[in-house]
Amino acid sequence: MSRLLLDHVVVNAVTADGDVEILGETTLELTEQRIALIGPNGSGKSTLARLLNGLVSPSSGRVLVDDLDVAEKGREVRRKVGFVFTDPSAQLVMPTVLEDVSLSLRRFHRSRSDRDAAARAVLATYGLEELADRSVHALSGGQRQLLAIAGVLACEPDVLVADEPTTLLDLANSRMIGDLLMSLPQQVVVCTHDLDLAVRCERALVVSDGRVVFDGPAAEAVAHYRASV
Ligand SMILES: Nc1ncnc2c1ncn2[C@@H]1O[C@H](COP(=O)(O)OP(=O)(O)OP(=O)(O)O)[C@@H](O)[C@H]1O
Repeated sequence: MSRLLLDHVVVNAVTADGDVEILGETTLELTEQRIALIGPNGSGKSTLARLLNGLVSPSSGRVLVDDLDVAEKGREVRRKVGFVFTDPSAQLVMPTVLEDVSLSLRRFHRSRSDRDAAARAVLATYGLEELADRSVHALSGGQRQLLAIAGVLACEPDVLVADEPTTLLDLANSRMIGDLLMSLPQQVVVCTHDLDLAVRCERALVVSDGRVVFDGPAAEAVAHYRASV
């Protein structure tokens, strides 16, 4: 597994009211395979997750992924750490399913036919091969989220960070995406309000008001969070 390190990280945001601290000083080492970030809306979970691949920069402190400083080696880090957004529309940019995965693979294959062949193999891995020529706009929510995850995994990251990947999905699709995340060989960090998903992780961090207020085995963290509401 990768070693994800937050070393005395603080995140401030500039607002109309001046600088606001959205993540208080946090030092953490994440090495488990499945890690959940849970807590109330606006507590700072996405901010913490986004630090891990440079989508958010620390105002002070350092974020290291396998000893690579995200501030200095952002490109390398982003190859190691894939990021999945809550709303797959944020990352599905090509007209068809095949073209979308093929686009993700452009740095691995120069020729279009090689890329398309590799993209078909990726689609087959995730049971999406029959949708290859379908418009990305004509997919169900579950299929769209699965495709967004497949597009990120196609680039073979070591770590997958997923920000509320099941929030827009019904029960069956939440379960399908949850089962996928829990079965991946990669390290997975997932922000979620889905406590059934969180409890399946090895470790969970409860974030509240810009602080990690509990960090431990997922079942204990979920119990801590439930008790706090
Ligand atoms: N760029 C920014 N500028 C100002 N405030 C921000 C910025 N980014 C985040 N915030 C604020 O920081 C706080 C934490 O936001 P964050 O998105 O990390 O929370 P979250 O725990 O992921 O919430 P949710 O569960 O609702 O997605 C919120 O109050 C949010 O409004």
